Amino acid sequence: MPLENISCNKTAGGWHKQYTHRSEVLNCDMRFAIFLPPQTAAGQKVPVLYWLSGLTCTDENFMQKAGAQRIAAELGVAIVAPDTSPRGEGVEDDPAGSYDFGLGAGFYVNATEAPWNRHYNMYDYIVNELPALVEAHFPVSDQRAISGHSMGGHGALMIAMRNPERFSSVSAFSPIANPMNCPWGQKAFTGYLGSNTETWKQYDSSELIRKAEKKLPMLVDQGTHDNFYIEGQLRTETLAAAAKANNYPVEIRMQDGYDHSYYFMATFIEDHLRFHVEHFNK
Ligand SMILES: N[C@@H](CCC(=O)N[C@@H](CSC=O)C(=O)NCC(=O)O)C(=O)O
Repeated sequence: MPLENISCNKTAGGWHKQYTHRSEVLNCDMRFAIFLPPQTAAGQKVPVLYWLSGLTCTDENFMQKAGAQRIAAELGVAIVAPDTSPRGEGVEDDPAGSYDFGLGAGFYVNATEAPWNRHYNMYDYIVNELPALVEAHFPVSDQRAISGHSMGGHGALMIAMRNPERFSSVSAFSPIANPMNCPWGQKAFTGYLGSNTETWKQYDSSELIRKAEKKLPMLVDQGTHDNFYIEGQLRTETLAAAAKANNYPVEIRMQDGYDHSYYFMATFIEDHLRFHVEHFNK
């Protein structure tokens, strides 16, 4: 499948690049960003961290704000940041124009409800189509880790737990940890999946962690002054209790005074990268 390069910037000794391509599963053109560390210049194949962003984001938020490139360059890790929904002409958006449904809010599910099921198949895109594309076109190994923020933290945890053979570790910042039981998740799941809540469970990390058999190394950072956490959108405690019930060894770090922003993530992204590197090659 052809890729079109649309930007290239040298940074931290490596390269930040953006590409567009036709997505078969999303039925539209998509853009993603990749950071290639300096080790790839000498032909070395490096492991990849897939980063899933949150509501309203594109491939750019993480790459421009998290400050991950310097440490990824030191560690020899590529980072891939996809968009957060299908986009473009003919792709439906929420008629009400809200920020938490439709464009920029794909919730990493495969929609079953019309009209969303024409394009909103972000689960298949992240699990299958994007890694196949990345591994065919870039000097990367088949070692993968996954991380994300908020809606993307939900996506990372859920996708890793459903595909433990594809990832060596998973981490998240401020994940929507129990989407079935929060306003953001209920709105998205009703719209994309319909009203039968049984079908929602396959996309809910607190449900999945309670039943998981293969247990991946998992790290979660949550700020105590995060307005969305305080309002009940994230439900970190539900994830913690479900993990405990299944002896799932997740490390959940409550970070005093931090909020939901990229200032928080920029503070701890180094820990996450080092955590993932520890688990590659095991
Ligand atoms: N009302 C806000 C909500 C959008 C927002 O806060 N988005 C977060 C992710 S929230 C959960 O998925 C985000 O990452 N924003 C981008 C950024 O660069 O900070 C709004 O519409 O702005």
